Amino acid sequence: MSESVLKSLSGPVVLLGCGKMGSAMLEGWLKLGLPADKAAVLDPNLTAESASALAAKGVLVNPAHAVIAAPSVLLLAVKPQVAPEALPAVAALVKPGTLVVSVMAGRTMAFMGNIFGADAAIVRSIPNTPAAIGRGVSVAVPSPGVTQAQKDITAALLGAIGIVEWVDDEALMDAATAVSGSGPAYAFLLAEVMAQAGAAAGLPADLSARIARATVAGAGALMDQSDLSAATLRQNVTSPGGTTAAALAVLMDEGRGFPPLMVEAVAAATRRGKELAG
Ligand SMILES: NC(=O)C1=CN([C@@H]2O[C@H](COP(=O)(O)OP(=O)(O)OC[C@H]3O[C@@H](n4cnc5c(N)ncnc54)[C@H](O)[C@@H]3O)[C@@H](O)[C@H]2O)C=CC1
Ligand SMILES: O=C(O)[C@@H]1CCC=N1
Repeated sequence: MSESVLKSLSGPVVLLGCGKMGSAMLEGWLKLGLPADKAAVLDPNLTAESASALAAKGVLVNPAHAVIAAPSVLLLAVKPQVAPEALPAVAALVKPGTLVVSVMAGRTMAFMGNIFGADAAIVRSIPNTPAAIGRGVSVAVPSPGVTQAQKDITAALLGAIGIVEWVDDEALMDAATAVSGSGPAYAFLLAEVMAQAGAAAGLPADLSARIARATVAGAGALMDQSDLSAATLRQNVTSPGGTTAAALAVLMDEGRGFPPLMVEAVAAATRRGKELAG
């Protein structure tokens, strides 16, 4: 279904901003069967190397706007901070029937509606970087003008890089961004601080970094393949009176452990999302 949706688009998919997130998505779309000549990238800062690699695949690189008139999709993957100048510059590309999909943190439907028109079909979404290996998580909310066919197109584009969760309430997006959008950083930080703690406990630093990284990756893979809850998987590691219980007494401390710390961290990210709304 996703494959046929991407193959049968009437106009191009125009990607505004081909950085970490945009390039991961583009790769996923091409893999899933979006014809390369139906993909166009607008990014003034592409290196000559990445521009020629994209062109070699058949992707349109910084084409004149006349070449990409009436796109099926305009996907916004620039930083929220550059949106006030970058989005108006492409507003004329949005025609009746063009779906605008944003992956920008913070930027609201109202902000985009001011630029593309109050009736524009807009999906506000937030993916995450495991998209680069097809294991992304995206949360998405449609504007009232989005048709079922456009929801299917969005599901195909975001589904090409992982799983998609739809929500009806845009107010949930900043908290979703704080959990799944930013969340991979929390898991990577866990590997970093475990490595540092192992070194502090006497392990050679390189050995500690290797086993910490592999442990976080292995735990994620186990959670992925298991039907058990995260809590049960944790309990399965924890022998009564054993080493894990000693560590978890610190990490799960209700005053200074992970639970209150993560509530504080997610609240900070959620607040920052609201600030970026502009
Ligand atoms: N990196 C992440 O983990 C996630 C990022 N996002 C969102 O994705 C968006 C992009 O983030 P990244 O890919 O991390 O940033 P990035 O800095 O890697 O990519 C941004 C791209 O936009 C390009 N750009 C700058 N000005 C432009 C303009 N006027 N027109 C066209 N392109 C322009 C830059 O050259 C760059 O390639 C942001 O809005 C961010 O909130 C969303 C979820 C996760
Ligand atoms: O840090 C950020 O603002 C972006 C959005 C979610 C992940 N990276």
